[in-house]
Amino acid sequence: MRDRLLAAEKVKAIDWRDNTLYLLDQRNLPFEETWVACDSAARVAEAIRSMVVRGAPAIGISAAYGLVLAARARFAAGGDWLAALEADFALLAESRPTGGNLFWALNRMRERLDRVKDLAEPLTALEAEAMSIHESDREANLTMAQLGVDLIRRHQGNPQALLTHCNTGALATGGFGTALGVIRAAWLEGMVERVHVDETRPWLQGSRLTAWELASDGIPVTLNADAAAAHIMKTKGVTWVVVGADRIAANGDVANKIGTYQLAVNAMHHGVRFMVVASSSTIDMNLASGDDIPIEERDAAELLELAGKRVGADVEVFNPVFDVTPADLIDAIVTEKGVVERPDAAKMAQLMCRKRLH
Ligand SMILES: CSC[C@@H](O)[C@@H](O)C(=O)COP(=O)(O)O
Repeated sequence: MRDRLLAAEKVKAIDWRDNTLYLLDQRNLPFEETWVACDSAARVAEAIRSMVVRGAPAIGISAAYGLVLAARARFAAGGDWLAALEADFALLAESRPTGGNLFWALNRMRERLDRVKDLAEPLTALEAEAMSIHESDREANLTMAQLGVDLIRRHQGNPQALLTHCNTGALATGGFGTALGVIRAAWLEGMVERVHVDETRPWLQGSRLTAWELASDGIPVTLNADAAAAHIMKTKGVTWVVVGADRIAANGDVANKIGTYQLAVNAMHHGVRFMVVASSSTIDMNLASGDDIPIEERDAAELLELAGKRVGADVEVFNPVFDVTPADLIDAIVTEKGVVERPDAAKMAQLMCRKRLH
């Protein structure tokens, strides 16, 4: 299946070339395909904050390249460049708070830096580390796609209707996608009749990005308002909800795009299975439970305005952009190290001791 998945890779959102990070500007999709060139850590941090690039894995990869840009600039400036680089680590780490891949990628860059900082030329090694983070995410996507398909096949006949939330495809990752990777692979295997896509208010990752990715692949897709999800589970024969994750705690609680938690509650009520697909770089074993995951709150304008036009009344706004789904509502967490069914702390600890399967 791997070769078929590789052949199906089309969209690319992150491009590192000529010492510059090029990011496909996701704020303008699906109508305009424009790229933002980042030549400094500050520009990368701003691109993450303003959602030029989004999706936990893509944010982590971008931050790693951002650190390469920072190291180049600090090294060239001379003096105590390692001390100066700490400001860039902090700037990138502050860009978005919830996704675990950002901190994981910066930690990997720091570990590599510690090993090479005394070399006459440490920059090549840092660039190689960022490229390896990028490539390993791509590989993890392929492995997870196969494992997710196997899981669906084990549990149910075909073809089937799936429901997804937010965007977890090529735009959100370094490769084929996490949850959307599983869905795209299941389609290639002839296992999908239709994919129901939540619009994903307020930023519309579902209607603008996921619907676009699925339609470009020729996959039958139906867009729905987030509030229609329970009704769809009840009436449209949905067998699996398949979503990604921004951070997974040590007990298997999952932070993902706001609205995921209510999908899981509804899935349990309707006997629909609930699958989370995320690489091990999203799992944060330092956080005992989902209560410890910081939840990003974004600007009130995201709710009060539509396409730049004011639509909401002048009231206080609460705009958390992620929520936490408790582990006991999750049927399976699919990672590149394997699948954890009915996750709990002991199973997550066992998973993290395993090697990657690719
Ligand atoms: C492979 S992407 C997984 C998650 O990052 C995704 O589901 C999500 O919630 C993205 O949120 P976003 O705010 O668009 O960055």
